[in-house]
Amino acid sequence: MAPKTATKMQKVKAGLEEKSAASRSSQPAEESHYPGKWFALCVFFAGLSSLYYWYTSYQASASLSYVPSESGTSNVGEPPVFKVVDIPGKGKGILAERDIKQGELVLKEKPLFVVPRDITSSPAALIYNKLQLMTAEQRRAYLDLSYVNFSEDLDPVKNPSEVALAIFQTNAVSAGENVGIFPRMARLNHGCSSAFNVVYNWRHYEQQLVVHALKDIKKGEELLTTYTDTKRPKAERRTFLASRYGFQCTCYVCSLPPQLSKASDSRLSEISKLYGEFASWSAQKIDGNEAIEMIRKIWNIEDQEGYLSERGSLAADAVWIAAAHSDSERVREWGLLAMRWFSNEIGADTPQVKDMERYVSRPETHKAWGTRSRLDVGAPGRSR
Ligand SMILES: C[S@@+](CC[C@H](N)C(=O)[O-])C[C@H]1O[C@@H](n2cnc3c(N)ncnc32)[C@H](O)[C@@H]1O
Repeated sequence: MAPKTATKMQKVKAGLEEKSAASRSSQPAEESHYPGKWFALCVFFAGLSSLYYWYTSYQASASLSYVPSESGTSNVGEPPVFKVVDIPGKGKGILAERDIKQGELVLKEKPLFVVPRDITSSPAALIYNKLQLMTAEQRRAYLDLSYVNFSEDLDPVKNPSEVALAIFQTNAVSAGENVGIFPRMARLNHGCSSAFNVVYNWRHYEQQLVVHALKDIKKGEELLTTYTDTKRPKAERRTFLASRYGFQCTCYVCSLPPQLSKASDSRLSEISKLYGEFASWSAQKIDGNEAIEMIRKIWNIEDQEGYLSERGSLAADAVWIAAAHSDSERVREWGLLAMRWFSNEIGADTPQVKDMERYVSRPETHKAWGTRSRLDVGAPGRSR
């Protein structure tokens, strides 16, 4: 479903052979989705009979649903944050059980299993091995997940290995160097651009996934994440979602009337274009002021669009530029903004927030400090 993506600035930083202190949030891009080519190479694994047995016994005991996946509780004693329900036209989905505040932690989940992203051997064999190691309840949780793109010519009951692969392909998400299955978050459906309201992020240091509310969510609203880079135009997004995830997206943004939809598309392509131009700061084709101005423009267009993801990273990029030009005041201002948005999207207890805190109090500790000529760069503009 959704992995990490390198923004232009990351590439900029990579180009400078420096590692950014500001790692990305979980904003997805399909390149890092579980690679479809694995499936093309997939070899049917040995021991089909035992998986067949698991699958048929699961079918026979379907009433034994995986209880922990049905509701979410933030802290012991608090009301549940969400519930899993059937949603017409979408299979299952997740609804808020109470009002959720922007930046609130909605879910923490350890993977049922992970497999390396770049494996060269058959993923089918790996999945088979993982399933073998699971408890009956874990297997049920896995086999209960939805799947798409399953050949109509195949009977799922007679082809459990195909089912297991289709489940993996439909539900696996990025977990650092790996891709993994998280049965609770796997119930999150997709929304584009301003329609998604939660984001997930793999925490390497905790070896688990966290899901945060990107905006305030009302009780009864559906929690939606995004499966792809939704800064692409509507037609492109919908083609991708239909072929990869087997559905026609009818989210709020995809359902806008033609004129508003066109306006949304042009905002999104302007954002992508600005990200591209902004990257030329690394090659010194634009100066720090121009680069910061692009960040401010991106920010403002995102405000108009209602696109609130990746803002911690964007502000952290501005911190980088301000530090490179030795502008301590702007490091502080952008740093505070980065702290706020990293906290919303990935949590206040993350290394990214701690790094920003340090730059705010001691700008000269930034690794880019003084690497460009001294310049007063722009301050953050209007912000939400
Ligand atoms: C990771 S699963 C999400 C949970 C799934 N709905 C379920 O029942 O378990 C991905 C699948 O959910 C469905 N889905 C996700 N977002 C959707 C949307 N916006 N509209 C319709 N179907 C959607 C598609 O079938 C997709 O392949």
